[in-house]
Amino acid sequence: MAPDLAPATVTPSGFTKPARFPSRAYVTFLAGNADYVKGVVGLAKGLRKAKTAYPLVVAVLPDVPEEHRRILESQGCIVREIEPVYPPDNQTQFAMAYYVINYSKLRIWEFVEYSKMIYLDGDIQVYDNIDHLFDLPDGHFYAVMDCFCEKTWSHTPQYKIGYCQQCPDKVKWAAELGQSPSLYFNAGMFVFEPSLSTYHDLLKTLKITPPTPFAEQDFLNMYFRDIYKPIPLVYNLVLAMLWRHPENVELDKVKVVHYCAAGSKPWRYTGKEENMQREDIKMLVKKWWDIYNDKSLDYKRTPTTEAAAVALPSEPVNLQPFIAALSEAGAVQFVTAPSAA
Ligand SMILES: O=c1ccn([C@@H]2O[C@H](COP(=O)(O)OP(=O)(O)O[C@H]3O[C@H](CO)[C@H](O)[C@H](O)[C@H]3O)[C@@H](O)[C@H]2O)c(=O)[nH]1
Ligand SMILES: O[C@H]1[C@H](O)[C@@H](O)[C@H](O)[C@@H](O)[C@H]1O
Ligand SMILES: [Mn+2]
Repeated sequence: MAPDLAPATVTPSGFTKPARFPSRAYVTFLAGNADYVKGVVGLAKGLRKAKTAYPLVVAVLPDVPEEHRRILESQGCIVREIEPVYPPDNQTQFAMAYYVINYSKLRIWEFVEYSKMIYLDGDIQVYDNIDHLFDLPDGHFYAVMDCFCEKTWSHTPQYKIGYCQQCPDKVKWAAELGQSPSLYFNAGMFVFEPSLSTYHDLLKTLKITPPTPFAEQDFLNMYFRDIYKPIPLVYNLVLAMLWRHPENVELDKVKVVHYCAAGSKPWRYTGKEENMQREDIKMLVKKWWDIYNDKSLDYKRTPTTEAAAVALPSEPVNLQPFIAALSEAGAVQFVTAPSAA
């Protein structure tokens, strides 16, 4: 599939977009100096294995060490620093502490160099090409419906009565609890359109919105309620689906796996937590490691990317997938400059 092309412009963030730049990209989020960088490296390699035509942008908070940024660049990622976003007036105690940093994810709406992006958590792996999701009609917010059955949901009325949108007929929504809740997505994966007006409105709205346990996930669900369109769960398999709703899962068709269940992050996996000795979990953890350890999936500077680097020495973007797609389509030919040595 050929990437869409855009004319040369200077974006509001001062980033020069060359003519015929692909205006689509994947984006993930990285905070802190711990081991989530491994997740992002794994994701970059997984996307490469799935032969995506688009780059992976990593939105990093200032606390991500220089060394981790270099690792990501050496894996072909585009590293973009973002400022943290905090919930209003130190009300952080009302959100689950672990999730508070995720409000910073809202900054990705500012990446208007791209007309469409697919957000993926760092604890996600892509096992099959999903580039076709960029072709979904504009004007909607696409994501996969969440499951309410894990203990993380125990603060909600849904959990208390045993209601889950994955099997809405098993335990019916109780009328005395009011209107049944809107469809709710997991915010570890979504398709969206960066836009400065949306970005400013998101931040303005956040200022007057009290924080809630699932932080930006609750907020995004509220904000995009009217334009949310569910997509099949093969695009974000929340692992708990395997034991909560096995009848809804066809594991061999799954394209994107989200290692969000307690104890399932492959780079921290010990097998001790509940459900972590299941054969399907062990298989999925191994599958993640196989990609992470596969040296053939490391980013390589090919003659074409080398030529692009020579032609655009200060260009901070990864042009490789774009050039590859254009070369494949016969649209351009890059010739490696002879070595000066
Ligand atoms: O120390 C950290 C913690 C988180 N992250 C980034 O933040 C993402 C979200 O954290 P988790 O994946 O650990 O969280 P969960 O998948 O359990 O959380 C889910 O709920 C969250 C609510 O805030 C978010 O919406 C998140 O995207 C969604 O998948 C990570 O993937 C990673 O990209 C880091 O970089 N460093
Ligand atoms: O974002 C959260 C998180 O990923 C939890 O681990 C999961 O149990 C929830 O369903 C989800 O909403
Ligand atoms: Mn996650």
